[in-house]
Amino acid sequence: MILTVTPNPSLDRTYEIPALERGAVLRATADRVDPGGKGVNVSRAVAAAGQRTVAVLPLGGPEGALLARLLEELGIEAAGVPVAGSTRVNISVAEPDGTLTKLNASGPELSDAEAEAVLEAVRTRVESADWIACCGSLPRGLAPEWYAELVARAHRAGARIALDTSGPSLTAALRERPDVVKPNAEELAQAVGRPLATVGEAVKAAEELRGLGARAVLASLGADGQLLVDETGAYFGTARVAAVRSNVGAGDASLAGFLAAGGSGPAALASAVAHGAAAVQLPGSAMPTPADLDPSAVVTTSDIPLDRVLKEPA
Ligand SMILES: O=P(O)(O)OC[C@@]1(O)O[C@H](CO)[C@@H](O)[C@@H]1O
Repeated sequence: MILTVTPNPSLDRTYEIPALERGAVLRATADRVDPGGKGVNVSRAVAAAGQRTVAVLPLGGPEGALLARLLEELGIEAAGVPVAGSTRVNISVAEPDGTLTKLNASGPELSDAEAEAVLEAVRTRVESADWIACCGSLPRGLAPEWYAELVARAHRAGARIALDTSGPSLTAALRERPDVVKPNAEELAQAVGRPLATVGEAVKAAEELRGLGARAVLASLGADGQLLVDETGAYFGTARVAAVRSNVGAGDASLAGFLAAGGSGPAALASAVAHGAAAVQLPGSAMPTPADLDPSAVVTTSDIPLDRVLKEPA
């Protein structure tokens, strides 16, 4: 079972508009709502891959109730922790040329008791979890060390941890030796405090995160591919993508693919790349099903193109 923890989940509303114009009243041509937050998306993708998952998340207000209902409709088991504040709503504005503007709310402030209740919801399920995926930003009220505490407690209980966060909460958690961390290029650059222009520089940065405590680093480099750096070496994966529709949640789909395929080694990297490539070709934050995957479009290699200049430097 893959347990996900999303301390700041969201309802993701996507509006499609002909063109974004500041200061105007814009009419949407279509809109949709998806259950969101990075760990929630990992659970959606793991469930779509046919594996068991439980999503631990604080839920509050009418938005929290709707999020719980949407997860139930998808058949995803949610361990909701009731909180006083309302679950946030994040807005995406999608234009026909593929440009996507995202507005993320800060979400409710959690009290100490609520933050502890989330940790307790994890503790009671840790034994049946093959992996615990801890994902996304921390809501107000949680100290940057909250993920570090979660990693430490889960390790004491014998679980393996995948962590997808950034900034001070990533830095603090590295000390507790998470089994895999999943930064994107920007987060990787931020973590090492310098820009990344080539694949080789990204490999160096990932090695540095290993030096700081991460056992493995799965880094998504956007259109440039994905990197896995672990104790056996470095691997690089790319996939052919016909047309990008929405990259919201693509990193979450990748992490789900990685964990669903065992969570280590080049075969898991190939699964991560296949899931990420499928996700960017789907609308909004839709998660790929096995029918959407095209493993034949994926190439992985340990012969890393170190000098390749990143299309999206970070
Ligand atoms: O504000 P955070 O926690 O960093 O990110 C939240 C979020 O942007 O991440 C997901 C996509 O990865 C969305 O479902 C959600 O809206």
